[in-house]
Amino acid sequence: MSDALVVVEGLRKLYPRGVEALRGVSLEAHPGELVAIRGRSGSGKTTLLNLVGGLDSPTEGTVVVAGREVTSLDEAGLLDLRRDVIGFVFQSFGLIPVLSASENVGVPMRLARRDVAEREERVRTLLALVGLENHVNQRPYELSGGQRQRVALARALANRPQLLIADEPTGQLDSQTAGKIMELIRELVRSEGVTALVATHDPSLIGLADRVLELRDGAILEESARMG
Ligand SMILES: Nc1ncnc2c1ncn2[C@@H]1O[C@H](COP(=O)(O)OP(=O)(O)OP(=O)(O)O)[C@@H](O)[C@H]1O
Repeated sequence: MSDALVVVEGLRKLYPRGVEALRGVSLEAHPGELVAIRGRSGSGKTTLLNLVGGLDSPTEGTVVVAGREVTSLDEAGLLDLRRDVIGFVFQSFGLIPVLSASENVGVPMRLARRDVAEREERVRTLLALVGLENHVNQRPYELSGGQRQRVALARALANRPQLLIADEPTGQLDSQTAGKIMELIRELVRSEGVTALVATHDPSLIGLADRVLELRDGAILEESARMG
């Protein structure tokens, strides 16, 4: 058996009106690996990440994450998977506007019914890890874009997921801020021992990734060598 954390086999996705967004994609990601997925707009990156994370279902093919066959889980199984196994980060941050930074980070732990002391400790640790120890009580609108994405990263890691899925995490950031967020992702993948799949156009992450997969028109085009 493979020791891969993520095993994707023969994934096809047909959207209505005949758009074939993925045309038989297979890939593996191993524990602790940072895998960048690049490809121009419309190449299928978001579709692929949504299928791996159980946010959508494929037309054909299978996805296994941490030994769970995502593509055959029912709604309850998908909820457990998204709460316990996978952390998500999106381009648009997705923070809850009325909650402070620390409350946003605490949400997944509330959903997982972690006790208050454990939750508060983990929130403090994570906000320090992303460099926001002095911003814990600020709401999203009082934070910069880069700071918002730091909160989103801390939230994604709250329940110690085995897999981090990030879809264009720097898409709304200027290039300097983007570079810092990418370095932070690299550090967090190391310090938290998480596996990450990151869709990006950003050259700064491509250089930091262990592996780079290129999607073109719904198929994986090339896999560049591990960068060490
Ligand atoms: N819900 C949908 N219904 C129909 N077609 C869709 C839908 N979502 C995506 N597509 C199409 O599927 C293809 C792949 O889209 P996808 O969003 O996965 O690409 P992407 O590489 O993430 O693009 P971007 O970098 O612009 O986010 C595109 O041709 C897109 O127009």
